[in-house]
Amino acid sequence: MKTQKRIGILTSGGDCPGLNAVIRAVVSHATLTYDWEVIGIPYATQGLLEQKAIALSRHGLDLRGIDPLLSMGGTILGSINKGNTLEHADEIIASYQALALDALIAVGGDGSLSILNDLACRGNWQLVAVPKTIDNDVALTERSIGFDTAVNTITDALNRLTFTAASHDRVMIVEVMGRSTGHLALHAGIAGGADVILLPEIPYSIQGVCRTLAELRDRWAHKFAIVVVAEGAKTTNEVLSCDPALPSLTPQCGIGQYIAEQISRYSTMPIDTRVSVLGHIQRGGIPSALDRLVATTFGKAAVDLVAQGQLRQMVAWQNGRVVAVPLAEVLAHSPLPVDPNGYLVKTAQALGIYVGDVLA
Ligand SMILES: Nc1ncnc2c1ncn2[C@@H]1O[C@H](COP(=O)(O)OP(=O)(O)O)[C@@H](O)[C@H]1O
Ligand SMILES: O=P(O)(O)OC[C@H]1O[C@](O)(COP(=O)(O)O)[C@@H](O)[C@@H]1O
Ligand SMILES: [Mg+2]
Repeated sequence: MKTQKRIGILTSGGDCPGLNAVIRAVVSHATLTYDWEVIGIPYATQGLLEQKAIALSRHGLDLRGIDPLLSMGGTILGSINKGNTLEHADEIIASYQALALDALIAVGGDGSLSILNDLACRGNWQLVAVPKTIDNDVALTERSIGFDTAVNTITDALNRLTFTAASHDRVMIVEVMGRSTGHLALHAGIAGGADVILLPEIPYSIQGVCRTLAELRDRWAHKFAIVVVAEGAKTTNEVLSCDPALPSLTPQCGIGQYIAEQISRYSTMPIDTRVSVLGHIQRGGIPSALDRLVATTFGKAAVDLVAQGQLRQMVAWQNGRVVAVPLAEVLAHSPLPVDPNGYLVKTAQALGIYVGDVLA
């Protein structure tokens, strides 16, 4: 039996490819299967605060029947990853009632979901979460929307850089995102054939990096190399990765530039380095087939959780299936680090890739 509901959907935190595919799935399933009304809240908690609502319909964005949402990057609802949410918590909590919501589906990463979970607990909202982030650092789910596309984007960049590196016998240092975790660097580094992968979870030494580069050259006549460095990578002696005294560094200290300076300083042979910072290119592009698939199944499952009246659950990908996990448990274990003794690290090491100084 159908029960009329009015549900909200918002996207929060850093954008990523696949967000629009979730919106499409939620609107389709909620309207076609359950006959509910779906409203989009623009700019996450900011839109809630301002009590903004956009009516969403299954074919609302179509042009002559062409549905752009499945393949469109970014989010049509807009997103924020900063703000003064805490100052306005009471007003935001009250907005849920004011907008006459029966449930809210929040697509976000660990930061946003933690903020929204607090608001939901205080306001007794029916909140269902969908994990998204190119960083893949949300716990209890093997996949978050956007990660696969970002890994593909980085891998493509590594392929391109490999041939120019080989042509000039250069060491290419490629700085990638990931905040405090190295999932992006590790996955793309392995897939893109990196020689060195530096992660926040496994401290590196510049001696280890230089030793690897020397061995490539001396043992294998491999005169070029690809070094992938996660933005949060750390050294073994736990000093800050970026040395602000170095003149060429920006105040934020690009870790890629820092590694290049360190290689020049400590390598026993002359090495020509170039640095590429992939930046927000990693968040752009059309979603991969896998991200569209995950987004679509997550959107459908989130609507079903609302129908079942489940409170504060997150949809998750586990063993090839979509399951529901308690949001509080997810947040207690997020951000999820790379396992330094996990199979991906061991695979990289087995192939001779330097991944930092892992303690046995
Ligand atoms: N809706 C929001 N309102 C205010 N601040 C936010 C919001 N979403 C995220 N943030 C903040 O932005 C920063 C980045 O959060 P992050 O972990 O990247 O979010 P997410 O993982 O959801 O993308 C954190 O400091 C977090 O508290
Ligand atoms: O958009 P901004 O503020 O530059 O954020 C950059 C950060 O967002 C990310 O791209 C994605 O992180 P979230 O998914 O947690 O938002 C990080 O990898 C990066 O450190
Ligand atoms: Mg995050």
